[in-house]
Amino acid sequence: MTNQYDYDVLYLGSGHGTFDGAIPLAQSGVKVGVIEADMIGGTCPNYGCNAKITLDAPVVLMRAAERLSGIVQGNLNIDWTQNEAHKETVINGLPDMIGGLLTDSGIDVIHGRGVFEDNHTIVVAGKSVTADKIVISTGLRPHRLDISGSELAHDSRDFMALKTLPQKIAIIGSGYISMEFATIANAAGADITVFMHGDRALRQFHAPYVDKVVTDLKQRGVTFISNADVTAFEQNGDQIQVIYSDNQSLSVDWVLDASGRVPNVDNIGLETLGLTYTKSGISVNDYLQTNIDNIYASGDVIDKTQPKLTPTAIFESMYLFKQFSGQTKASIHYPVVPSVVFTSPRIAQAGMLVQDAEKGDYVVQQTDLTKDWYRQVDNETLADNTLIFDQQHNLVGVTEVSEQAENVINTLLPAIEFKFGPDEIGRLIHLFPSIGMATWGQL
Ligand SMILES: Cc1cc2nc3c(=O)[nH]c(=O)nc-3n(C[C@H](O)[C@H](O)[C@H](O)COP(=O)(O)OP(=O)(O)OC[C@H]3O[C@@H](n4cnc5c(N)ncnc54)[C@H](O)[C@@H]3O)c2cc1C
Ligand SMILES: NC(=O)c1ccc[n+]([C@@H]2O[C@H](COP(=O)([O-])OP(=O)(O)OC[C@H]3O[C@@H](n4cnc5c(N)ncnc54)[C@H](O)[C@@H]3O)[C@@H](O)[C@H]2O)c1
Repeated sequence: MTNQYDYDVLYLGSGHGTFDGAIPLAQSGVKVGVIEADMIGGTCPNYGCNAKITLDAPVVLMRAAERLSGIVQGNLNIDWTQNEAHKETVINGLPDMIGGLLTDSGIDVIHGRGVFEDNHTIVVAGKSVTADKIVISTGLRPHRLDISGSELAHDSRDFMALKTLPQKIAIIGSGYISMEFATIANAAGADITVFMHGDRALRQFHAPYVDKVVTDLKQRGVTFISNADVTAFEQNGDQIQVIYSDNQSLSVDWVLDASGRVPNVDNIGLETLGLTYTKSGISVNDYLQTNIDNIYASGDVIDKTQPKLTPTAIFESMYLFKQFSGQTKASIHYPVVPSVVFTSPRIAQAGMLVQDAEKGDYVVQQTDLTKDWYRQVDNETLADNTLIFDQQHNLVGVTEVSEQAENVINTLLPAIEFKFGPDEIGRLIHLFPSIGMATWGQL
């Protein structure tokens, strides 16, 4: 590259959209800098996936014990304070660990909020830092409802830092964060009310499976209010009044605003550069290049059709590593990107969606998995999947609701991505007994 600049490649943000690719890029001899305003590693390790799944672990255990009740005896309870403390033990070392991987690879980590001065310069902590290429990987931040009293509501990061669990919680929105946190907080004993913007939760997922999860949560005491137009939050002593739809109100101890996440594109100098973005994020071409030739984007901040998830961000940062280190000149070619919502049971999917398959020439195979002997081992009572095959009987899509849905989708991914036919399927031997064998047997 060039000696004209401080760095060959400078990343704005240090999440998965950056570090998975920045580390091998630096190891290949490229001079790399990373600017981070908050915690090294970004959302996923610190206040996203890793934190959430740690808080969820006791819920999975409780559900398993519940299904085997009578065999496993005694009532289990979640001690929230211990659960939160355990989460801290598991994740607190991650920023140092990731920071160590960056610096050990020769990367300069610069702390502070970066703002573009020109297309080769970012100002951070009062200093100008220059680079040949810059990658914007600033991720998303919580959307905040623009209503009176919005400052009384909290976000997912606040929820995962709670030392004691409030008794009565209102959750606004019914997407990923709402449904996962409603599951966890309900299992830990809180009284949850979900205010739905419309009449459907988890619109990205197969509606009949979402209905099963919502029905189950209702039976466990979660209240869902559909078509709720939340208009204000008001402090009333130590309670908060949620005002919604024609002046109805609900008094709660704590409010989680889970009304979505928006791209971090504001006040970082993009307008000065004339860099193009929409309300969904930064516009890029098939090389993840913005309309300014030497500036790229990676991760959640991109305006894209692929799900804004950690594995997508990792794939993009690895693609940029290969492009910048000269290993590829090709455009990005995304594989099948699976997704899962960690409710209990989970809902997971990959490839073609059922509603699209029903409009085309596909074979849609629905299975009540509770009849499968392997699922009866731990008394699964809520387990279904739908496999979608093309006319050559190649698997093109799958969705499942069950306690093991994420493992089923992981098992089936190679068959979808690499278009396995009967020969390839017959060549693979899975461990027995295991979910891999039970799943493969469905093909
Ligand atoms: C509660 C929650 C749970 C989640 N669970 C899952 C899950 O189970 N599975 C999954 O796949 N995905 C999950 N996600 C999504 C996942 O966290 C993101 O897809 C992933 O973190 C995206 O990585 P990124 O690098 O694009 O963005 P981020 O990880 O958000 O990193 C962006 C970084 O940029 C920094 N930054 C922003 N602006 C500036 C600036 N001007 N200067 C310097 N630094 C800046 C930020 O501080 C941040 O550290 C979850 C998200 C949340 C919020
Ligand atoms: N398991 C996972 O992979 C996982 C878990 C959590 C978060 N995430 C990531 O984080 C992102 C954000 O999650 P999220 O749950 O905040 O967003 P989301 O887009 O999944 O859900 C937002 C919810 O807010 C509602 N809403 C929108 N505007 C509203 C308004 N004005 N008033 C009331 N409700 C409103 C929507 O109808 C929707 O139900 C996800 O898209 C995903 O990329 C992933």
